[in-house]
Amino acid sequence: MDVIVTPTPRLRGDIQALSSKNYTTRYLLAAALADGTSTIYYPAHSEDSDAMRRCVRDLGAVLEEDGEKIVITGFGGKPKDVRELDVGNAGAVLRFLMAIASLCPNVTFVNRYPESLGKRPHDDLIDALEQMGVEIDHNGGKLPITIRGGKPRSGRIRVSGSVSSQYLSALLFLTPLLEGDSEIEVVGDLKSKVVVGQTLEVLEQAGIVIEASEDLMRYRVPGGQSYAAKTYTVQGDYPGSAAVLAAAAVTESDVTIRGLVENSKQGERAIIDVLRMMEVPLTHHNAVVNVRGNGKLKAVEFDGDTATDAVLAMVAAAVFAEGTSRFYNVENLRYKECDRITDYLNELRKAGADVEERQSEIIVHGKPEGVEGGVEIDAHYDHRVIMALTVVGLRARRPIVIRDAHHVAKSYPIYFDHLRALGAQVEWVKVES
Ligand SMILES: O=C(O)C1=C[C@@H](OP(=O)(O)O)[C@@H](O)[C@H](O)C1
Ligand SMILES: C=C(OP(=O)(O)O)C(=O)O
Repeated sequence: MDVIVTPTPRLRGDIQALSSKNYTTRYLLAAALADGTSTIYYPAHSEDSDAMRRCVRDLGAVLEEDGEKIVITGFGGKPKDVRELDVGNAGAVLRFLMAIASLCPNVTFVNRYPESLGKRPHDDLIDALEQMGVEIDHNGGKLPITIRGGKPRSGRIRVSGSVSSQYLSALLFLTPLLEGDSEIEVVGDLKSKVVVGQTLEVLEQAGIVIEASEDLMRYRVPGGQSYAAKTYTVQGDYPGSAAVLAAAAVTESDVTIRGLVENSKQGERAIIDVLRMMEVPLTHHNAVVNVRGNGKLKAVEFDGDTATDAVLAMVAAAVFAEGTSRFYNVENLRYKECDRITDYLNELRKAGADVEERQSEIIVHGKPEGVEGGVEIDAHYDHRVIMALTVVGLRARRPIVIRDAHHVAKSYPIYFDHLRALGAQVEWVKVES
């Protein structure tokens, strides 16, 4: 399905933030790894969170769901001997479950998105699991991947974090279940470090004890632990909301989003600070954000690694700012659903934006006068590209068509419903090919 985004000068209204994808995947996993029954209130509904639901069920968890909660009876440290898992296009779900699959004798992760997840690298996690005695068949570090585990060894594990934090998070979920103690050392750099804070928070809530160094580069994980069955409540999602907030920032608006707690460990809460730096009028109290955009924005300089999944939305806002913005330390955007530097900037240029790329930077020469639009955009299988290009389309001179916009459902299936509720002219159309 495609979406036509028609320029919309004004947005008004009040929406509830969707539930956090990253907390939902983590709580589902922690609940599945527990002996006993856990409850998760307000879990996210999206392709990625559904992928985690499907896989933990395949691994032996029992899930019952109603409109507000999931009740999960876990399989403890003993997943079922499953032969195949399908994670869809979900990177975090794949990496976390590659680690857990090493408790099983023989599991193959299939390659359902060869043009997206199928191109993403997993070598650093493969290397770490091999240090633990797990045998792995893979296609040059990529899917399909077969894990032949059983009894992974504890002890000293070195893992690189220079491509993704998800490899480290995966090991942090696995190692407490091993017989002996583990010491994990992160070598090289650790990208998206803030997300590891979310992993540690969830593990602590699940009763798992881990000693982490202050810089998050070293961990002591006692073995023989078990995950406790708990009740969890999922907070609102900053990465998805960042796109809606950017849309409000580039239009004349009075937009309220509820359910975004101020003290969240999601790095993408920085969207609030970045929009403030851009002089967008907004308030944030008691988990309610209100943006009263006047269409005027100032350029910013920002370390994008602190808010990885909100950078594309920030860049979309910067397209209309006065001056030149720079988003630095963002190289790992290249290893996401698409190359979120080269591919994304190509689509922005098509729409009329003036952008430049470096290996680890995005530079935006703002155009307060707006961009031309009137083009077809390729989604590159990437929900965040779709959301960000929609923001640009709202302030273009002519409508844009986003091809294959249904991939927005990876994290935010109701994105266009939310925008429509705020008055945006966005419309689904059937593909003619
Ligand atoms: O751990 C997680 O749930 C995630 C970590 C981040 O990935 P990287 O660590 O690869 O940057 C983030 O971009 C992704 O959406 C979710
Ligand atoms: C990169 C993302 O997710 P993942 O790595 O889990 O596929 C994302 O949600 O933007």
